[in-house]
Amino acid sequence: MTRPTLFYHLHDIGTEQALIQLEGAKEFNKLRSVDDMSWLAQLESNRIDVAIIELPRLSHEDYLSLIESAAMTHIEFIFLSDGQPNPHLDKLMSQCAGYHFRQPYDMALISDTLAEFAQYLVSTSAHRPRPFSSELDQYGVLVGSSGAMHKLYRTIRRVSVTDSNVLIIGESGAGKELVANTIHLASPRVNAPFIAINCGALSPELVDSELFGHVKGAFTGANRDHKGVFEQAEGGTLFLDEVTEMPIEHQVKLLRVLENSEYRPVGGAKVQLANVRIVAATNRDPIAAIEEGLFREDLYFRLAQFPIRVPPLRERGDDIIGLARHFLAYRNVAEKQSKYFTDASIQLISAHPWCGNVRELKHAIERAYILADQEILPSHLQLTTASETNSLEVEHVVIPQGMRLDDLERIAIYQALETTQGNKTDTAEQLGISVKTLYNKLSKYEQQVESDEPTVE
Ligand SMILES: Nc1ncnc2c1ncn2[C@@H]1O[C@H](COP(=O)(O)OP(=O)(O)OP(=O)(O)O)[C@@H](O)[C@H]1O
Repeated sequence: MTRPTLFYHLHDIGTEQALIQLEGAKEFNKLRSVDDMSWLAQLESNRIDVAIIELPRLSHEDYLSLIESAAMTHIEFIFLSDGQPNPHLDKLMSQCAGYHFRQPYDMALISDTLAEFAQYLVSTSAHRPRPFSSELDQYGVLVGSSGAMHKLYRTIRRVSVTDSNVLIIGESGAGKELVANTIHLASPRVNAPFIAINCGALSPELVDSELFGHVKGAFTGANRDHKGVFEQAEGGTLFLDEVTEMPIEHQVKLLRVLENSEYRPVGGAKVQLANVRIVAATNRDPIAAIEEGLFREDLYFRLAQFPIRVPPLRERGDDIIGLARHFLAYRNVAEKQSKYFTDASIQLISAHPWCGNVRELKHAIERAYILADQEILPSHLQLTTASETNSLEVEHVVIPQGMRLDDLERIAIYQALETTQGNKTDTAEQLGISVKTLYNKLSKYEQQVESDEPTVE
């Protein structure tokens, strides 16, 4: 059981002595503010549970910084003042920012307040980690501390320094694109572009142009030169996602460029040389796809110089809960909230099969976050297995008050993805939209969520 931390920023030495010796302060580790850094910056950069701040005055700037700070969402504040009217402090108090004691301080009351905080913090810390911090290890853009993930990190480290083509194999939503991204980040090509294309979403008429580019006037509508993905990724990494979904008659185009590194833009006279590292991914068993006639064997051998298997989420043990808390923590910090899972929700998350892997988990947390006020209950997670959802008869849908149309659309898409176990063609069909529209919407949502997450420089 960890001891909570009490931070104090006080001006009067006598008050400081009296406060730290209070009975109610005994349960805390104590951290005194230092002079050469703003107290707010110190609060934000340490793991603080309770802060006692003595404010002879609170300026408008202090007030704005404090109200905007992530510290407001998870630190219990006790403000001490000399009692002179301070409209900014009054404003803070009206937003339930904490307790405000005026001089002469009632030390017995402050002691009781601290004791109450300590009791709450100690009793909850054992089973409820802080809702605004993640405890998982990270390598590149991948997050996870399980043995399976550490093994994956070691493999990525080994392969990233080479120039071998890599084929990433793993279930839908397991993180193949993040693996590809991490390979690029850990490779000597890191300062050149990482370009990702989804081979399943290439329009048949434009495959050549999307891969190799075209020159102005090459076909009707080609009003100017267009760079294909091989040229865009020059010097860097080209990620061919869902490579087995590319129509087999088009796969030969990839094979040719992989064989001799040469390609020619549509309508162009000049052959160009590609200097790109190819990382491809599939959520099919590639050998089975070859046997079914969906994947060219010669292309497989070219791509799979180094195959990497991404473990499904169910093989990652405690990372399931760790990732749920990780996603929640990032949302909490971004939204300045401190929503948390109840014990029943944690049990439900542990027991769920997560066939849609990390994507399904991330979406479930996202949805629950939108639906919950403070406590995330099992009902907010809306976890149903695919068979249950298929047989569900929806009599009426209850839409929480104040929900935005954007959020409703997002929930509908996530839910459809779950029922189809991540199959985007089936999902698009179920929703009555094109596969391309679905890809665009998903990439928009993922960018929105990921902009709140850490990136690796
Ligand atoms: N280890 C991880 N840490 C953090 N986020 C992850 C991890 N793995 C996956 N995700 C998140 O899950 C979602 C799906 O990941 P990603 O697109 O990489 O999966 P995928 O295997 O490429 O899926 P698909 O086969 O459907 O293309 C993304 O939002 C990604 O950020």
